[in-house]
Amino acid sequence: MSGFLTIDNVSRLFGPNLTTGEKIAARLGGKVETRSVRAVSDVTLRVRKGETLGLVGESGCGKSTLGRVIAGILPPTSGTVSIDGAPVMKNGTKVTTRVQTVFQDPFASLDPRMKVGDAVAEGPIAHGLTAKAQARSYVAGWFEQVGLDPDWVERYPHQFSGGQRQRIAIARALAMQPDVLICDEPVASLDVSIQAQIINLFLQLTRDLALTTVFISHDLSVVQHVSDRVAIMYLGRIVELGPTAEVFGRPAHPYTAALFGSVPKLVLDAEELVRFETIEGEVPSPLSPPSGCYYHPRCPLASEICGATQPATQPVSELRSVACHHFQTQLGMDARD
Ligand SMILES: Nc1ncnc2c1ncn2[C@@H]1O[C@H](COP(=O)(O)OP(=O)(O)OP(=O)(O)O)[C@@H](O)[C@H]1O
Repeated sequence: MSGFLTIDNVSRLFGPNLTTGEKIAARLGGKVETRSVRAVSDVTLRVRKGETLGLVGESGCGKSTLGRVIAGILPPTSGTVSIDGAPVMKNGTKVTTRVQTVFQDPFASLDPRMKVGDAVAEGPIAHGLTAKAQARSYVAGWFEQVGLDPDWVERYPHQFSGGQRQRIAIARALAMQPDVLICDEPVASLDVSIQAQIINLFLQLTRDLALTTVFISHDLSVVQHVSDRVAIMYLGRIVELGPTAEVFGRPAHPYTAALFGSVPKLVLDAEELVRFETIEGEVPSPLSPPSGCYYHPRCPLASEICGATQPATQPVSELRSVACHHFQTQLGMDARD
């Protein structure tokens, strides 16, 4: 499939990265820790123009790191990200304004001493998207677009509620006239009643402005609501990718099924059923991921090959793929039963 946003073999390592407890243990053991965290591992994705791709997975699986690499905030250790054929970064530096981000905490990104209109105008002025003299009306236009009173450009961050501040953060991203928007948990810090408003705003804006969006969230219902396709991450790898309704309706990867908390039923023979309702065990440390399929120590379907060989990503259909040795077997299971 051709892509407007192209993520090719992207990996991102951090290291050596240890918790305080691990550092003490390493010191007591007389060892110097040299392992790296492989936060994102060989991720390849194609996102079509105007498409919203949801990115889900348990905490620490690499969603934010991948989002920051796509946004050009963090250089990949290897691989490339490009928009319509043009790279997002060159020599570790972001070289485009075509991708912008909206993060979880809108307050953290606003200077409390600065009028919000001035904060939003900074980027567009610096990149020649508006002249300084017209900046106020330029920003006011974006405020209107996100449902804020245009006169509020004169106000300071403390004068706004959480939902309004998130609208300002969205206006700031849009004022850069991006083609691609990376949204990292954009509603996680908001009250539930406000979340729905902001999600509907996203849906309206992505449609009206034909934005290509990567939407990162741990909230599966939010992802299901906003995404055309969904990518499931586990320990830095994409284990399943496909149209949202298909993946939610009939997960192909055992991890996806476990994550969704569905109760898939695998008929092994007429007598025997295997059910898995919750995800067994802890996510392994990315400092020492398991051999073979990273999910095999927790997987109810794991067999010898799973511990020995990393499964290749295989196409299920044009828009759908899965990385699981047991994929053929699972075609027989029905997640709705
Ligand atoms: N700056 C960093 N330095 C070292 N390790 C990091 C850094 N950022 C992330 N990591 C590690 O990379 C892995 C992936 O983290 P990341 O924040 O991308 O996951 P996530 O899926 O977004 O998690 P969450 O949902 O909790 O935000 C984790 O093991 C994390 O500890």
